Amino acid sequence: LNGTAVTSPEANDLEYLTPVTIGNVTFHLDFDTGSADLWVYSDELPTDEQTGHAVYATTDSKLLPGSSWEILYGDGSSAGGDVFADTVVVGGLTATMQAVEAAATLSAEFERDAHSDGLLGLAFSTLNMVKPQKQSTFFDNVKSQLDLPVIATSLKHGAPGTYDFGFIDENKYTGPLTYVDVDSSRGYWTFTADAYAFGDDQISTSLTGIADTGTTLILLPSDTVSRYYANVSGAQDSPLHGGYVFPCDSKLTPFTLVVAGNHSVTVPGELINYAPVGSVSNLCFGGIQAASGLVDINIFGDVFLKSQYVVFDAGSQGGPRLGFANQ
Ligand SMILES: O=C(NNC1=NCCC1)c1ccc(Br)cc1
Repeated sequence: LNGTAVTSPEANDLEYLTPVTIGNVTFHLDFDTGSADLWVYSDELPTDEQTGHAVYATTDSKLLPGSSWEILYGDGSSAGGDVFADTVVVGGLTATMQAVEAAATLSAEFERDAHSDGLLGLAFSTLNMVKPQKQSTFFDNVKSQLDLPVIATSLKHGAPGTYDFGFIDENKYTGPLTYVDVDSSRGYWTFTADAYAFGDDQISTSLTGIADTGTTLILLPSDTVSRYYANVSGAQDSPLHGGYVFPCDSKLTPFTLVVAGNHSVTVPGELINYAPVGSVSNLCFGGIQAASGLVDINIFGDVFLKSQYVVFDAGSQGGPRLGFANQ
């Protein structure tokens, strides 16, 4: 049995939300290949923080005694609470004894997010933050039902896309799928590009990073980022806006990763114009920004992933790998 779930972008493609049914309640969760916990808003939160969200009724649920969780994300946001076992359905696929982490506390970033009802982690289960015993991700729990141990993402700019579980949909991409090995030792979908290019300017330095659906932008080392925006007239690193901004009518340089020897994975310049900074200025915020101090690796987030049909392959032919094809 395989499954497909439709995922829909919030404003400015800030995040993509996917319906998940837990028990008999449907939550809209942020699927995150950069973490490995499934957590939801719950009745253990202060009432005002529950407002406007689907809420997990812990009083009707099966507690995992003595278990708790606490997670810190790369953007500094955090959440924590206790743990239950429940039936979780995504795209027609069912995990009967899924660890559902009920949020009892949320950081301000989540309190500000009016739409997401929680996260569903799709990184490797070694990253799960439940104590005293790590729990398995939804993907690990349904893997044995799937034809292939794969998740394939089709995230789009300003339009609904899909998460395919267990199969690769040839109708969703053009040209070949190019695969690159993944190093899962830190629990992320980490891969290395042999080189990269800004437009025609090839830079033969390797770039290692993670494929992360839970991060909005592409986050690179600060000197690399300043080198990119040197090509964009009128671009400046603005403390006021928290990163590089430029005139919205700028023609942005494409960003290309060279993987598997000689295959180019290109993000068109248009996708690197992330969003206007406000309603009056004609300044736009860049889709490539510097990684913060908290993060010691490059992050290929949604701005990157939107240009590709991406196969997160947990080992259909040996080790974990990522497949990229144009969409
Ligand atoms: O937290 C991470 N990705 N997911 C999410 N971000 C914000 C909410 C969800 C993340 C993971 C690894 C590294 Br390295 C940096 C960041």
